[in-house]
Amino acid sequence: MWRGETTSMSNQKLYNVAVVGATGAVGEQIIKLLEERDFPINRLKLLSSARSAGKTVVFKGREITVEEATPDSFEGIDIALFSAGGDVSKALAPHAVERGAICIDNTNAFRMDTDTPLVVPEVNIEKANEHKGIIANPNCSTIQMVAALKPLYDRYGISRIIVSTYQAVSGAGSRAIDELLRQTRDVLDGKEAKPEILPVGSLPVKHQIAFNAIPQIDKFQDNGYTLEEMKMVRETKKLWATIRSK
Ligand SMILES: NC(=O)C1=CN([C@@H]2O[C@H](COP(=O)(O)OP(=O)(O)OC[C@H]3O[C@@H](n4cnc5c(N)ncnc54)[C@H](OP(=O)(O)O)[C@@H]3O)[C@@H](O)[C@H]2O)C=CC1
Ligand SMILES: N[C@@H](CC(=O)OP(=O)(O)O)C(=O)O
Repeated sequence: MWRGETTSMSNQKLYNVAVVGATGAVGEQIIKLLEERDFPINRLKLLSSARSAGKTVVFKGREITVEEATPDSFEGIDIALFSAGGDVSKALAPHAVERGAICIDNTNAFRMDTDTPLVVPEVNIEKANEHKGIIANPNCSTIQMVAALKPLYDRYGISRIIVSTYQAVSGAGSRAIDELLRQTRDVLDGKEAKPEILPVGSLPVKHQIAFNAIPQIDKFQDNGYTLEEMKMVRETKKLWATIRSK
């Protein structure tokens, strides 16, 4: 399945890897981890929107220029790591698959698709082998929760899960992190803290995050739960079904 043909001096396969959303809060961490873990990379392509194209990022001491992500960006790519939001994944991952890349998607674009395995390595890594080009990972809260629950489930079984999460501002992206910093400075300087991002970019009402906790992540759904809460419910059920059917 893997297309990595190039080999290193030690005969290890090397892969052409693309990071989509490379300039974001998640993308930055992905790049850091690829470096820290010495992932066997032949060529690393860093992709963003046109806004960040031309910026440079240092990887293993070498400057890499960020490029705008387009369908042709995935020509010759073996592994594409997506974290640029669901709309970007929906628009570009099919083009990457068409060009032979395996996409690891961090967004919610394909998580509930029946054709897309939803994988947390500590829980159901074997599901990854069933991919048709895209492997999704769950919402960040779901990942942490199921990783902790799996050994308990194996040993004791679980009949019900009651969940409360307390999530960092970073979950809302780099603009939200900047807003927290800006508001914190403003509050400490005795100025008004202007909220522009949280709880959800697309909603008109915004709340201050500095020195505050906002009891809402993402939009409320018709059933009264927020999308974040429903993601945890649905994704956990999908994952758990794979464990039960083992
Ligand atoms: N599964 C998980 O555990 C988690 C997944 N996520 C997912 O990752 C996504 C990114 O999160 P985060 O890094 O915090 O967000 P940020 O807002 O910090 O970063 C967004 C990134 O996406 C890029 N981007 C935006 N629009 C486009 C476009 N049209 N084409 C290509 N690239 C684009 C941005 O590039 P530019 O600099 O040009 O704007 C930037 O690199 C989230 O939307 C979410 O789907 C997030 C948290 C946890
Ligand atoms: N839970 C995160 C973000 C996240 O994980 O989003 P997604 O489900 O799109 O990966 C937040 O604080 O907003």
